[in-house]
Amino acid sequence: MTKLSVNINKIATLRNARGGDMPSVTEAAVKIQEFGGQGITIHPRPDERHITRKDVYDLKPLVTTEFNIEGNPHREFIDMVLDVRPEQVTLVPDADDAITSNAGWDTRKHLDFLTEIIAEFKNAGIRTSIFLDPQPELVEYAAKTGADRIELYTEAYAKNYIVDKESAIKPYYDTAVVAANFGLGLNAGHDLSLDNLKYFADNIPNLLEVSIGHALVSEALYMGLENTVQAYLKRLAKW
Ligand SMILES: CC(=O)[C@@H](O)[C@H](O)COP(=O)(O)O
Ligand SMILES: NCC(=O)COP(=O)(O)O
Repeated sequence: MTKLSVNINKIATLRNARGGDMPSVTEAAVKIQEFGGQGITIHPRPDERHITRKDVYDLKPLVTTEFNIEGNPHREFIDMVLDVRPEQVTLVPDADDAITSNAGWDTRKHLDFLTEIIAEFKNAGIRTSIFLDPQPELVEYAAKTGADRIELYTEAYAKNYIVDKESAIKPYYDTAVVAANFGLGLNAGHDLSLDNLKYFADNIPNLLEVSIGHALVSEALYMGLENTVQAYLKRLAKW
């Protein structure tokens, strides 16, 4: 079964536009879980453009499914995650000023750095995942870091899906097979949507979790949050 973890960054983006608490990030997280969401993902960025440090702490007791915190492992981020102890941390090598995440790790180049940080999280009992482009040759080094999982960065899939879905998925399938051979769990995310999710989930073996935010929150404007979460769950259902 592939779990749906809903990324609520964009709820915070909307809230921050007025500085109050509407829409409430915590209420959204509670509702999403009531509607069937199997996890909550957040990606607190250093400039707090959406999720704030306070949100991270406010959400912790309310996430009863699986709490996944994504981010670039600067010292401040590491210490916060060690303090909050979510079920999973996803390491993303994004520049502070990047508009959104735009690349996976070069696991060969950053092997020592990642190995050290992953050991810290593992010692605290936090599952670790490394954001990765669909490049099978990087998987071996991801495994060497001691990470539990990789998260496939799916922006290229989403872009190419509308042109040629078979060639769009090929590098992801190849990377997924290598990950399984190295005993790594598999997550995926970025620009997944109601349009492109089913084909991805149907064709990628051993997909444990997808984290979806931008499209899901946008679609919820038209369909409502409950209907949208349900629609995503249907895309992931195997029957
Ligand atoms: C790692 C990843 O692909 C997502 O977390 C993405 O970074 C979302 O972040 P934004 O909502 O800031 O675009
Ligand atoms: N890890 C990917 C994620 O959490 C959500 O990405 P997106 O759906 O907002 O592009």
